[in-house]
Amino acid sequence: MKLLYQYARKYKKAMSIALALMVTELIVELVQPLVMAVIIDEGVVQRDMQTVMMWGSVLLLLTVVAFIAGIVSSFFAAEVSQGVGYDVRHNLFEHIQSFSALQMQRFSTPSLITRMTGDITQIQGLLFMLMRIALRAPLFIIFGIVMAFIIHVKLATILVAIVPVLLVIMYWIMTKGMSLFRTVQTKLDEVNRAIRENLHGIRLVKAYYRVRHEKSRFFQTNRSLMDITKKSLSLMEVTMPILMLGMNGSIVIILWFGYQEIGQGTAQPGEIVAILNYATRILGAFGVFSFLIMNFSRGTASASRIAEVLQSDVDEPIQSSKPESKDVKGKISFDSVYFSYPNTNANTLRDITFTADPGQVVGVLGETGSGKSTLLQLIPRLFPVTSGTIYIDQTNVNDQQGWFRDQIALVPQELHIFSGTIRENISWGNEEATMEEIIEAATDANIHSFIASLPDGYETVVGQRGVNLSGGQKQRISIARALVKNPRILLLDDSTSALDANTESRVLKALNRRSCTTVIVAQKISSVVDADKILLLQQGRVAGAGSHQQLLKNNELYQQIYYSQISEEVVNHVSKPRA
Ligand SMILES: Nc1ncnc2c1ncn2[C@@H]1O[C@H](COP(=O)(O)OP(=O)(O)OP(=O)(O)O)[C@@H](O)[C@H]1O
Repeated sequence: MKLLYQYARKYKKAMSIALALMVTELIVELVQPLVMAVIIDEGVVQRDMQTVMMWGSVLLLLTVVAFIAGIVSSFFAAEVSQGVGYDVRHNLFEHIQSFSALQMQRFSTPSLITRMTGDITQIQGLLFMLMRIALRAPLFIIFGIVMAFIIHVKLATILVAIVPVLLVIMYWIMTKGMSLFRTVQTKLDEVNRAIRENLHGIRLVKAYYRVRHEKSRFFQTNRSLMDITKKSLSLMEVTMPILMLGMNGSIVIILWFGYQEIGQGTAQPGEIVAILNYATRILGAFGVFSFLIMNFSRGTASASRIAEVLQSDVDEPIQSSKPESKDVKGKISFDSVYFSYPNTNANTLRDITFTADPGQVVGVLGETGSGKSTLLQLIPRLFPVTSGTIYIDQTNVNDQQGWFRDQIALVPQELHIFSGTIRENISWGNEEATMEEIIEAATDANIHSFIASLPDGYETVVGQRGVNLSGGQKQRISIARALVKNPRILLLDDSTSALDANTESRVLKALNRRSCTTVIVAQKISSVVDADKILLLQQGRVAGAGSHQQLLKNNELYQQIYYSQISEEVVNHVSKPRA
């Protein structure tokens, strides 16, 4: 609720108009039964047509006033709720951009998507409802009772007796509903995750003939969402019959007492009609409560899920203007770096110390899971180190401002191709790049001739996630995207794994000419054989460092890897049928 208040404050004027008009509607609604009583008692009963006509016109006028007030109030309420939704979505998006990789891991992607879409829609609905009916219903109950007392104290007392009972029931339903609807939103996250994973891996699902398995996995998640939603809705459904029972009971009692009062001459028929009118409308207001509770529970659950994201710490606040770039030379130094992922006990990286001088090429080799990608991701501080220090030139990366990433280009293992043209995909790395620079980067990444051979060349549209590109083409476009940035530090995470030996060697040679500091994570020794330095990782530790020749001479582990890869290549070569 605090979140809603914070955001709605900006729309104070529109909110005040919406609320003032809502109060106008309320006043009209409260006065209407009173006017009806006058028409009946002084007009119909007394057979005074003039009074009927006069008060009838007043009633009509009041109805028109309420109608117009209702429309205009809805207009302003919509302006506030849509405006708040827009602002919250905007701020959430901006906040998430400042998240570290660790925070992204904490809130899963599907959950963030649900919070930015479904949850925001919920709070928009809640806000609209708060301005239109949430206040009106309780206010009508309070003032309706006051008006009933003004008309007839004894009959109004009967009406009042039932209200506390109904309020207690409402409170119980509300607290129960809150926790149920919170669970509904969590289940919705799970359904989103299941859909996302399935759609991402749809080719794999089909290739493995796992459609049935996936169907049953989705069925279970979907089913549990349905079950919990049904449970929360059924809680709401019991509300209405309880209300009807209570209020209709009180109406019968009012009628019975009203009949006696008329007999004794202490009440007029119009007064009984007015009291019944208030009773029915109060019943209506309670009826709205069940709808309010449902939306309130959902809305507040959504608001707290949004607040959870907005209140979480950001890794680096986004600067409003691009910070001035410093000239980075490109020296990278690791000084006794330890790193562990959250919720894991063991260190993924242990006591890593090495230096890459500006312009040097450093290869990182090691068995799968030895920590190569992790090491690479620590350089642009995607994850903060657990202990030790990483320096870029002489500055600790923890003290670097956002601009230092401007000088680093990372090609991650999991490639990302945006929907758009090939030119847009490459120039994403540097919006100011000229066409010549784009072509130069594509040439160095050994993808220019392929692009040029396409009918639309650089304007060829690539499908979502690059579906119409091969793995090797995606890798080379990603390398071109990194090169167009003209970085001082280039980080390649297994980025040439899908290339054949000749293409890979051409790409690596072109990278060498660029004279930026390059760290290449690779599986094959052939990818890093010309590197100035090779780091050999084993279970998160440096098990050897030096040039290819030095390691081949002195390092047993390196020799084992080298000879196993050489023999694999020989076997592959020998077993290849001659053309
Ligand atoms: N986001 C993460 N959260 C928790 N643990 C992780 C995460 N990413 C990697 N790990 C763990 O850290 C260890 C090192 O992973 P990393 O990806 O750095 O290895 P790698 O040497 O690059 O492997 P590969 O050659 O298979 O890509 C692995 O045991 C992995 O399970």
